[in-house]
Amino acid sequence: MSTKLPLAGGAAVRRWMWRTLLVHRRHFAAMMLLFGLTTLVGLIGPQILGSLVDSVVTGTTTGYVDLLAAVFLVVLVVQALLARSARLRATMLGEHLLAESRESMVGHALRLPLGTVEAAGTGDLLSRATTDVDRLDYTIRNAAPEITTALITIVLTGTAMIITSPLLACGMLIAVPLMVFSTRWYFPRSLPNIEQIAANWSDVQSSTHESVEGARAIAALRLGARRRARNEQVLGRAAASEKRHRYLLTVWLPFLELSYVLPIGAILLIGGWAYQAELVELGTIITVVLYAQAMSNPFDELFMWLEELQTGHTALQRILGVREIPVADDDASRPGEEPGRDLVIRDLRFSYREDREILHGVDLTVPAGQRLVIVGPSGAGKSTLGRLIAGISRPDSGSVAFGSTEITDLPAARLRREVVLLTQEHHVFACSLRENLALADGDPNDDQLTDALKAVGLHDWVSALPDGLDTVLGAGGHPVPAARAQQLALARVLLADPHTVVLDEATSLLDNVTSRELERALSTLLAGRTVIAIAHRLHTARNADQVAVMSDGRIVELGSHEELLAADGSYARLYRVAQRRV
Ligand SMILES: Nc1ncnc2c1ncn2[C@@H]1O[C@H](COP(=O)(O)OP(=O)(O)OP(=O)(O)O)[C@@H](O)[C@H]1O
Repeated sequence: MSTKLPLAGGAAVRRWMWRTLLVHRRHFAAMMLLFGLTTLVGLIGPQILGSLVDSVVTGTTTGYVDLLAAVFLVVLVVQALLARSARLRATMLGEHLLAESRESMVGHALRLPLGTVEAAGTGDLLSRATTDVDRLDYTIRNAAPEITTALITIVLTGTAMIITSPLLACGMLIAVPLMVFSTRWYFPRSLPNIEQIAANWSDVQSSTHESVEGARAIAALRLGARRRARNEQVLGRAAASEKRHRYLLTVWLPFLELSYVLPIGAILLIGGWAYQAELVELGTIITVVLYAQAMSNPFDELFMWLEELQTGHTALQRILGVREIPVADDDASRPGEEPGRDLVIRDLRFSYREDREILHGVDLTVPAGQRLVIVGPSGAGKSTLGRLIAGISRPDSGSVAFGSTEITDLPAARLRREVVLLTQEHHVFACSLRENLALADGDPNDDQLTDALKAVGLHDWVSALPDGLDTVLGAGGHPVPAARAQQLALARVLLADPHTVVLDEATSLLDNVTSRELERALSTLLAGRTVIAIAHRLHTARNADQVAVMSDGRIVELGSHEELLAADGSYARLYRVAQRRV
């Protein structure tokens, strides 16, 4: 099972570029026109300087020299104004495209199956949404205008050179083999390496992100040295691919440098001979040499931006790759059968990694409105089963269905209305209490919010908040202790109003008394809904309709609390141990 997020293929990248070009064709055309004009105006300078030298050699008046100098100045001002407005357009277009690609990627990423994101590691997704979008932004904003400017400059300068003196222009030909052969050597080697660099830096980001997220666990278990070793390993890989990139550049760049200088020498040699043979004027040689020199800059720009395009291309492949991951169909309005409400699990098998199956064929039926408690030793697969019931992970084989409707066939918006998983990990978003609760579907009014908060025992806590429902919580706001966050999450579930709730140790952070109180309140509030409760505390199992005992990825006992006690199996043993502890 590949856990990496995919890369888009070359065809998908080309399709994106064409579509973007078509949609923004007017902006592109205006931007290119302005860059073209800037370049054209820039070519007038060398012509003026060439005529100045010729007229000084053949003799002229000061008035004529002053006139040429004034025209030269005007040309410079016009060129600067055109360049400014071309850059402004390029920046505006770049920002537009950047916003579009970032929004569409984040929109898609938020709809990705959680299992896919977890398997790939959030670092990869983060690096695509930040580093790669920034890289693409840089390329879009600069590469198209710079490459266009460079190409127009090269074509026009070359034409001007040929018109000025076809004989001297022949000196440029010496650059062709150097450029062609070195570039054909460089690009096929550097593109795969640039893809590798992006993947390696994404691993660095993932590893750093994990270390920061798990800082407490690392400190508690004294895993610092191991984490450092892991970080050094991924950094080492990133450094090695960067080194290879530098090496490739050190081979390619000297050939390019040579290809800019050699033509000037060639033109001077041909020019020296042609001047003696009275085939060209001195001014003509100077104009052509100035043109040749003026060409080295755009050639340099062209190659550097072609090189940069590879980075942009890789970034685009990574960004578009996220969009290629199928997301659950979100169209809640799609006509279809209402799913049944009985939970039916048949021969369910699941593994996180190919070589290690976690669930080995689970069969279970929970009629609508019943309460099932799942108990069992740590690592038995209880949470994994809970994730599959909530549609977060997809079965390898077998089925999880409401009635006859497979959970994985339900559109995402619909699935959220059918079943909600509540775990012990809760996130309090940095926004008001009202907004934190409104994250559940719908737009609950204040009375509904207050009822939900009362139901989970948060009424007193909320009354003491400085701004009531408008108090800003989370990072930078009012602190929310872990147990309160757990109660808030329960309130969200009540507001989301699903018919099936999976509680994975959802009250584990509360003390015994509060937990019992909350569980009593919840059993009234959740009455009529199907509740699958994964529990460590066995007292919760006493009031359940069914208790499932899991061991090593299988359900080994199933029945009511009394039936299982009477059977005197592993549940009875666990229960007796728990009773002795109380
Ligand atoms: N994201 C994951 N990637 C790989 N293996 C995992 C992942 N999550 C759980 N596992 C493995 O799957 C097995 C079952 O884990 P699971 O969390 O489902 O058990 P559990 O019965 O809920 O345990 P606990 O009571 O400790 O939470 C364990 O061996 C665990 O190491």
